[in-house]
Amino acid sequence: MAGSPVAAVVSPLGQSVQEMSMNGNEPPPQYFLKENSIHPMDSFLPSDPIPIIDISLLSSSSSLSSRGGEEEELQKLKSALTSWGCFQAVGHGISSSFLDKVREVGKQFFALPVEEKQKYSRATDGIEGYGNEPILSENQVLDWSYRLLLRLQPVDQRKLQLWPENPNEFREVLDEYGANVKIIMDVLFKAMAMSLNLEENSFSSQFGERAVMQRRFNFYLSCPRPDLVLGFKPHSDGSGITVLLQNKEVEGLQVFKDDKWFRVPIIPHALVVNLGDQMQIMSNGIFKSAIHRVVSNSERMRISVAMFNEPEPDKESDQWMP
Ligand SMILES: O=C(O)CCC(=O)C(=O)O
Ligand SMILES: [Fe+2]
Repeated sequence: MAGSPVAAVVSPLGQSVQEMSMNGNEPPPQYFLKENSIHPMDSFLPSDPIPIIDISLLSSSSSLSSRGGEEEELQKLKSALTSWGCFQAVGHGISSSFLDKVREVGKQFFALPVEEKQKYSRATDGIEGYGNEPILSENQVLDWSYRLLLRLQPVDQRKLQLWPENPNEFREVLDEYGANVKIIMDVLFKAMAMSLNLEENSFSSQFGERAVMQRRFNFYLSCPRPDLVLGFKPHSDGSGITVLLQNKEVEGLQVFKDDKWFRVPIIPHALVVNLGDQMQIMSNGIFKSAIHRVVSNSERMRISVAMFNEPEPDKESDQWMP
């Protein structure tokens, strides 16, 4: 994504998304998909499903020579990342009850009165905090959603004034979740390198001592026109990888492949892993970053939590040369 925000719009068109959603108001045209876009309802369940990878099999492979049964899982990982750019991760070691807790604190935060949430609002020129998407151009098609983006690492760069204190477990739960996801990311970076027959730290070493980790809560409200309005427009993540906790009941995420949009089915205890642009570059384009979008839903709200990791901003990456 290029450019800097031209305006922070809480209520660009008189009413906020939250008000329009609650009142069942027709969204204004600024939210309508461009005419040449693929219709939100034009999506498929892939006949060859989005791969499911067991992380516990990958983490046992600590060196190239000790590979055994995990070889198959490494090949599955490579194939997932070269074709889809994403997969569903199981065997990740985080309990289902803790994943529910992460979803729950997000839900509780969003249920707070608007004035309370606005205490954590994103500044006009910032990216962290609570609000709608940053507006980068006048013609931007708007997303029917709110976000809360927070930087977790490096720890000394945390803007704690933007971290909700209500519900009171929010910070603690998200800290613990961040630590758990970091472990998964470390395992994945090693496995990705090994799947390409590279030294296991080839990718992780390029992120630097002060690698960045951010998390984003996405809050998608019910929308009376899911046929015209998206919750999150098509994009690829700028991250190395993204670990995404989906809603347990409300589907919405779709991935673009072979000129079609495919639905990402809900597997309640799984985490969706999307390859981001940074890893596409570092793998010389062998791994593909996933282009994805989120459709809206006319009846139900959906919440997701994405964790992104990025190289330390000033670190130069050595692209791997085959
Ligand atoms: O809500 C989702 O399922 C996807 C969110 C997403 O793509 C993002 O936060 O970058
Ligand atoms: Fe994304």
